[in-house]
Amino acid sequence: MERKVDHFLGNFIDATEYELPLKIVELFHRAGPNFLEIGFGGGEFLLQMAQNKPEWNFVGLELSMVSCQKLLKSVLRKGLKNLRVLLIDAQFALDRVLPSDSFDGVYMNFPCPWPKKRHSGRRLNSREFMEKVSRVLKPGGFFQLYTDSEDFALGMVSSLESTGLYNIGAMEKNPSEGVNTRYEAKWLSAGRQIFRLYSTLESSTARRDVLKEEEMPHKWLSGEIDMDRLEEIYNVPIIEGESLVKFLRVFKSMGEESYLVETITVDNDYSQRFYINLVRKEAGWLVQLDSQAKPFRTPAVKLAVNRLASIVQQ
Ligand SMILES: C[S@@+](CC[C@H](N)C(=O)[O-])C[C@H]1O[C@@H](n2cnc3c(N)ncnc32)[C@H](O)[C@@H]1O
Repeated sequence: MERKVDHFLGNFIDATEYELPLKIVELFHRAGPNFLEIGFGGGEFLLQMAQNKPEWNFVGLELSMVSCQKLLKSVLRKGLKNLRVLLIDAQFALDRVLPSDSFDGVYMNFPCPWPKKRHSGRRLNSREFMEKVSRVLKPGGFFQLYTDSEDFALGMVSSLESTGLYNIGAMEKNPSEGVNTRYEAKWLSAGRQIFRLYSTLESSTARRDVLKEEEMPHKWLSGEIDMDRLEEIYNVPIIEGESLVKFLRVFKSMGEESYLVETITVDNDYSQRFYINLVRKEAGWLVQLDSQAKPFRTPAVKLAVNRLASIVQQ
């Protein structure tokens, strides 16, 4: 996916290139304050903010590739240096990718309310979600929500309350100041009510620093390897804590100087499919992530590389 946006690399953050969580210096090469928008859609709000506040830094998270490309084009056209974009699921980004204690404010404008019960897992207003937001906020930092759905806003209030981490402001109905996004315009012209919720983070959560910064996952093996040992464990799940690994199959190069092992990993509920490369290097073998389909370097990915190395080592 990152290939298609390569030419915007200056503002696009390819999180697979880094150890997770990212460091603030990898997001911005200068001091903050730093702000985050979740689900920027057309990007109107971020563009406006980045232009009006050139001394502030902004990051946008979006699931949609088309939205990312559109915003990146505008960023490039306007020559903005203070706005960076991540094509990612906000749930994963907040949990594992973004640095802790880094943002002065997090904005969420008109998130999809997903009112149906069967879609409730996609709703970004659960207690768990707001705990993840608290990890990236600096103490005293704010979370601001604009929505046209009163149910969504009320759900957010009860989630914020149940975390015990936020000072929750009163819910404002039809606030005088808007955010000027496409969805705000859509709901205003449909005569819908708008709700604004502003809360500040009181204290930090135990979820902070969940990921230690570790080495790049690769292993050096001296001597020969035995790839037949993998046969017994194809498709057998290897579980360690919240990480799951499955090795699916092996592709062998001519001359048997390198192998590619197709692998699936799951961290909690975040799954990735990629290849681990084993390549002969002088008197041994290097086991490393293949550079084509690059996964995020999560604990399960590191477990996969380490486990594969120990299985094939003779
Ligand atoms: C209703 S639109 C609102 C867009 C924009 N904020 C506005 O006010 O016009 C919601 C946006 O959130 C994005 N989105 C939904 N779930 C997301 C997630 N888990 N992570 C990142 N973006 C998400 C969607 O792709 C969509 O662009």
